Amino acid sequence: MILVFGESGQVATELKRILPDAVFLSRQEADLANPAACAAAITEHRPAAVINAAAYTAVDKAESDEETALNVNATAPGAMARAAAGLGIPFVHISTDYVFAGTGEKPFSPDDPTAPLGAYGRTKLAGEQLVVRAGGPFAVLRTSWVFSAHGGNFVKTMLRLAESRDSLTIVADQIGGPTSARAIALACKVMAEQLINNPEKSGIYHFSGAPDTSWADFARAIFEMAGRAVTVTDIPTSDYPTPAKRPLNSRLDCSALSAFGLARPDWRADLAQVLTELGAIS
Ligand SMILES: NC(=O)C1=CN([C@@H]2O[C@H](COP(=O)(O)OP(=O)(O)OC[C@H]3O[C@@H](n4cnc5c(N)ncnc54)[C@H](OP(=O)(O)O)[C@@H]3O)[C@@H](O)[C@H]2O)C=CC1
Ligand SMILES: Cc1cn([C@H]2C[C@H](O)[C@@H](COP(=O)(O)OP(=O)(O)O[C@H]3O[C@@H](C)C(=O)[C@@H](O)[C@H]3O)O2)c(=O)[nH]c1=O
Ligand SMILES: [Mg+2]
Repeated sequence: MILVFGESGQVATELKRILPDAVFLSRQEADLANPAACAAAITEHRPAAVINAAAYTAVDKAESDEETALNVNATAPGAMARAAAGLGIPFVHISTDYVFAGTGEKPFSPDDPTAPLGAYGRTKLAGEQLVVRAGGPFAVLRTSWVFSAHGGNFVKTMLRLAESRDSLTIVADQIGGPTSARAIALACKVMAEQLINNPEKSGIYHFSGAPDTSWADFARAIFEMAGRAVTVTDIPTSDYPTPAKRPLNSRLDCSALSAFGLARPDWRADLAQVLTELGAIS
């Protein structure tokens, strides 16, 4: 049995579809603000592997609430990973492109230097480090720009704005890979299953949708596929002030994932599937 932390999030919802026999712990059942309780849940359930799909993902809010974000994104995953290590079972943890400063234009490799620009990225990086140091079999899967038919994400924001707007200004100088929650869920499942017999595959891996694009071009693709007449104008990040600073270069070098037989998913195909699921295209 696989134990999953998170039940209602984008990735957790997709994990539910492909892991019908897994046990999913909601915030009510295991609150990551209480790290000891989360570690105890692992010891009690005695699963074959653990996937952590819960996190504090409100990037701007984290700037003024870093203590909560640190507990949820770092202290709890650390305690959970140590509990999993104690049982000798794999711990699969999801992290983010926001651990990088985003300088340059080269895709980041898993061992490139990290330097988060904001509180969310700092807490996610701290979580990665605690998972690595827990001493058991593990995978840290860094992904980016997650979208799905469930929960909050850029695709759903764009569709909502299309109801009331016929033009939008969207940042065009942040470049990254939109990644479907469905593809991430499948990658987590594959990694958890392979790590059970192949703990030597433990490590930090990158996984993002291809091809790399800008938020502005991603928005254009959404409106085009959904048949919405919204004009998108490119703007620089400096024209879209937010509490948290975001990396300009979010390109991730995902080549190491071939160790698990995984390759970058095509976000256009996944976007078509999500828009169909949302009833935005037929
Ligand atoms: N969203 C994105 O664009 C990206 C996400 N990631 C990472 O991917 C992973 C999955 O993200 P995603 O599915 O998008 O996240 P969502 O924001 O969709 O969901 C987050 C989940 O975490 C749960 N959660 C939050 N706080 C707590 C808590 N204190 N105790 C228990 N559960 C809690 C939420 O529960 P509830 O519904 O009860 O609030 C929710 O189920 C995360 O590790 C995230 O950092 C990485 C790159 C990009
Ligand atoms: C709504 C809107 C957004 N934007 C910009 C702001 C931002 O730079 C970009 C995307 O907006 P979001 O609010 O989705 O960005 P954000 O919440 O920062 O998304 C991030 O979430 C965390 C959890 C991650 O780990 C990252 O990989 C990334 O997906 O679009 C515009 O330029 N115009 C707009 O009208
Ligand atoms: Mg449950």
